[in-house]
Amino acid sequence: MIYTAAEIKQIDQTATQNGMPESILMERAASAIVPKLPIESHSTILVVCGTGNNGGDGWVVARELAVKGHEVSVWLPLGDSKSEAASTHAAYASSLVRVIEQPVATDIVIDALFGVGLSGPVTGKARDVIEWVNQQMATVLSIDLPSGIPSDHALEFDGLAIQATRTYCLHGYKRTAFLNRTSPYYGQIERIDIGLPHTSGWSVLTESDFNRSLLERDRFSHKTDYGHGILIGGSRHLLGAPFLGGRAAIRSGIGLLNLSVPREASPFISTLPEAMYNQHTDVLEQSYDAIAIGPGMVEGEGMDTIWQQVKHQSCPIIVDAGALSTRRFETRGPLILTPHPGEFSRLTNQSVEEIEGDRFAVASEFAKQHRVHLILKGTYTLIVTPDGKGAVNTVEASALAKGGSGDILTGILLALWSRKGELQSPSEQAVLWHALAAKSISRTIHPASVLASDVIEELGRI
Ligand SMILES: NC(=O)C1=CN([C@@H]2O[C@H](COP(=O)(O)OP(=O)(O)OC[C@H]3O[C@@H](n4cnc5c(N)ncnc54)[C@H](O)[C@@H]3O)[C@@H](O)[C@H]2O)[C@H](O)CC1
Ligand SMILES: [K+]
Repeated sequence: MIYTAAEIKQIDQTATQNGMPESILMERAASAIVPKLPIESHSTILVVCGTGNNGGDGWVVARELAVKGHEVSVWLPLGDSKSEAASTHAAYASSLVRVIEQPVATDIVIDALFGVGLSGPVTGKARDVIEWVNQQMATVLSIDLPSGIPSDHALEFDGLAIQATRTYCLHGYKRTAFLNRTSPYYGQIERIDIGLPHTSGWSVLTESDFNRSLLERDRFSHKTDYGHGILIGGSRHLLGAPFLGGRAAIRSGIGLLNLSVPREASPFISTLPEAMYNQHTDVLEQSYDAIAIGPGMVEGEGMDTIWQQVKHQSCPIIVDAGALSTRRFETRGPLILTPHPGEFSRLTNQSVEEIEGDRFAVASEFAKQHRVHLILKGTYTLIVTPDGKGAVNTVEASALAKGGSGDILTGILLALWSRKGELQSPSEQAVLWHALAAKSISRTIHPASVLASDVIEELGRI
């Protein structure tokens, strides 16, 4: 459940038009947030309210805390509320709390300065307010967004925002919670339901979304029930990648695996005797349930000839690493592309900064335009379907920041896409499995020391 600022405003407006006033939404937000606040009975609290509806949420939170007996001060550094709903709440709440002119140091700061109404970098006095809050030793709890953080993208973000300890995201998460440049400001994130309908095209994947039945085997099943895939990879000087991908595919339960490797890879074949082998020059059979192409490959070395055969297959085709090219978008079956930001930059002609600053929009547009499944890798990998909708993986695993990780993901994808459409969201499951295995092995081996092969061995242990 991830929303843009425009979507939130639309949902809000529809609710208001249908008889659910903003003032009630603020009540709902506050009554859901207050019980979750990590506040001790003796904590001193400062609520910093802006002039919009985010400030209105702040006023109701301040009121509720005061009613519970906490010592609450409200600071209005930008002046009185401009919104009607917020002003109504401010009028009553100000009779219960202390409204102060000069900020004071407290144990807790509640940040209700800006929410989704912020446009562009913060201007004026609010800059000093944000700097003041960031100098405090207090626990900083932000409502909806850490003030100063834009909702949708980080393209114009100048680095000035409140550094929250925790952020309570109203209705849904905002995209910037999952961008490298802005996510650290959020601290821990928590979604707060305020009773509005959910219409988001983006979901958030956590550990609980992993389908553990992937690891089960039916007692009467046969190898053909789990799919037959081929992984085409390797080049004269990059010979390890297809073996990593192939081993990962087998560890991910594929029934039968062919590995197509260059002649120079022959000495390594004995390291993975479970696979069947082809050479790149062999004619491709028609009987695969899925094909993966690219790990360790380079342009030239027969790539075009191989692709001519691959593209006529009607099964799902996973294109990774060296095979990623705008010249290879035409396929008969589903096409799954797995670029990291550098590779995606080449596919889109956009800079890595433009991609990383606005991942959701760039990825969604691209998937729709080319009708592809896109896996845009990163700390928060995006998994996008050809309709432009998608999911973000939030299982973080720094051990994956290492050569070979992409090859493993391609192998897992091959295994799951080989299961003949039997699995829901094979790409999402593959990304989750990959991250969970890396996270799991990082508990016994330091992430810096984890080998790609260790992640593969962990696939069956999570
Ligand atoms: N559906 C929901 O989720 C609900 C969310 N609510 C809360 O309302 C805010 C959004 O409120 P809004 O009034 O639209 O805007 P803000 O409070 O975020 O701030 C607007 C305020 O900021 C000024 N401003 C804009 N850009 C800048 C800038 N670059 N520099 C300085 N100042 C700027 C602008 O002039 C306005 O005065 C949402 O986040 C939730 O917290 C509601 O409670 C209802 C339901
Ligand atoms: K805020």
